[in-house]
Parts: sequence; structure tokens; C-alpha cells
Amino acid sequence: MYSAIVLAAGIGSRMGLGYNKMLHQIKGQPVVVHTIKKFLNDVTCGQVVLVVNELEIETMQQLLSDAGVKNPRIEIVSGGSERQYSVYHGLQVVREEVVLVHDGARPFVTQQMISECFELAKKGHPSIVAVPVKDTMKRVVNGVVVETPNRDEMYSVQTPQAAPTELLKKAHEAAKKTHFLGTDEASLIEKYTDIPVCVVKGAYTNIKLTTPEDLLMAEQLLVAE
Ligand SMILES: Nc1ccn([C@@H]2O[C@H](COP(=O)(O)OP(=O)(O)OP(=O)(O)O)[C@@H](O)[C@H]2O)c(=O)n1
Ligand SMILES: C[C@](O)(CO)[C@H](O)COP(=O)(O)O
Repeated sequence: MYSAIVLAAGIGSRMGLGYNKMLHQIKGQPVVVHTIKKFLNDVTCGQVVLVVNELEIETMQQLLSDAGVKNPRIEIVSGGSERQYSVYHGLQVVREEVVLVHDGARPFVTQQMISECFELAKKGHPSIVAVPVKDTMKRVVNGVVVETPNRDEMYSVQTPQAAPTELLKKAHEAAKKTHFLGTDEASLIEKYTDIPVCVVKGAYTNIKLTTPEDLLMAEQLLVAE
């Protein structure tokens, strides 16, 4: 069994809705409900830690209740000002020996991604979901191209990201001590442990709802589900 930390404590500034994009309804249900159901439907998920802004705890509880998502496996905790701090808060209540961290803003995660990440982490291997980049990549400094990295080695990283709970906690404590802020879990594991991070096949449909055009795509993807 694993614990899933589902992150929903952001503000969604790039989405520009004027409210947290996690509350936005797609096909009659809030984004957070679509995402959380992916984990509740998985029998190997022992706990869902839903991380929300402390001012939105009641709103989230009401949303879940309205959607008929009342489940003893769900625990709500308040998040922090950065994604990494929200993960840290979530980690404090994780009960299972393996943890999967997932962006609540990625409602198109699949059971296969979840299972593959879990199976690897259960055996001690941290894992992330990723897809090969499709475009040519450039490193640009001050508006000038300084390098064209080998595209065959470049991946676009998604969630879930899984690890043995103690390992991820250790990496987070080290990051806290040294004031390091990473944009995903793997970057902390890479920096503070010598354990390699495995890559699980993601999907180009496992988008993070970030900017307004992502909502148009989400509507289409939900029809196809
Ligand atoms: N302090 C934060 C910041 C982000 N998140 C969550 O982390 C995920 C990925 O973050 P992102 O898409 O960047 O969300 P926001 O921070 O909400 O968006 P923005 O950066 O546009 O404000 C989202 O599910 C978001 O709710 C979080 O739990 N706590
Ligand atoms: C973890 C992540 O989803 C990988 O792509 C991403 O880094 C989080 O997004 P953010 O915009 O940096 O919060």
C-alpha cells in the first residue's frame, strides 16, 4: 500500500481565473475531485493526503461532500507558500512506507502510471513519470542561445513521483536545512541522496492544468476518458 499526497494548495496565478484552478469545474466536477478519484479508485492506495490552502479547507471539504467523495482514506492538511513546502506538510501525516506525490492539477494520471511508480518505489527505487521532449531544446541566457542539448536525453517531467517515505522525508529535511527549493521531488532525491531515480513512461495527455488553453484540452480529454 502507498500514501498519495495530492497537491491542491497553489493559487493558479497563470490560469488567471481569479480563484484556485483546483476548484474549477470541468464536465460538472472540480479538477481536484477528478484527480483524487484516480487514487481512491486504486485498491493499493491506503491513504490520500490532500494538501490545500488553509483558507480553503472548508471549501474543499464541501466540494468533496457535494461530489459524494466521502472516504475515510482522505486526510486534509494545510499547505505552504511553495509547492515543496506543501509536500513537506503532507509528508508529516503520511502513514504508508511508500509515498506518491501528485499535482492535483494533473487529473489525467492513469492507473498504469500510478502502479508502475508504486511497484518501483516498493522495491526501494524512487521513480518519476516523464515523456521525451518533442521540440528541439535550447539553453538560453539573456535572450541568447548558448547550447543545444542532445534531445535524445531530454524528458519532460510529470507526476506522480514516488519514493520510499523515509527517503523522501530525509531529502526534504536536508533541503530545508540548506534552504534548497526544487521544482519536483526527484530534484531533492538527486541532490541529497546517491540513489538513482527511475523513469516511468508518462503520457502527453498527463498535462498539468497551468494556463487557460490547458482547460480547452482538458474538456476534450475528459470526453475521451
Ligand atoms: N504552494 C503550493 C503551490 C502549488 N501547489 C500545487 O502544486 C501543483 C503544481 O503547481 P502549479 O501548477 O504551479 O500550481 P499553482 O502554484 O497553483 O499555479 P501558479 O504557479 O500558476 O500560481 C498544483 O496542483 C498546485 O495546487 C501546492 O500544493 N502548494
Ligand atoms: C512537478 C512538476 O509537475 C513537474 O513538471 C512541476 O515541476 C511542478 O510545477 P510548478 O509549476 O513548478 O509548480
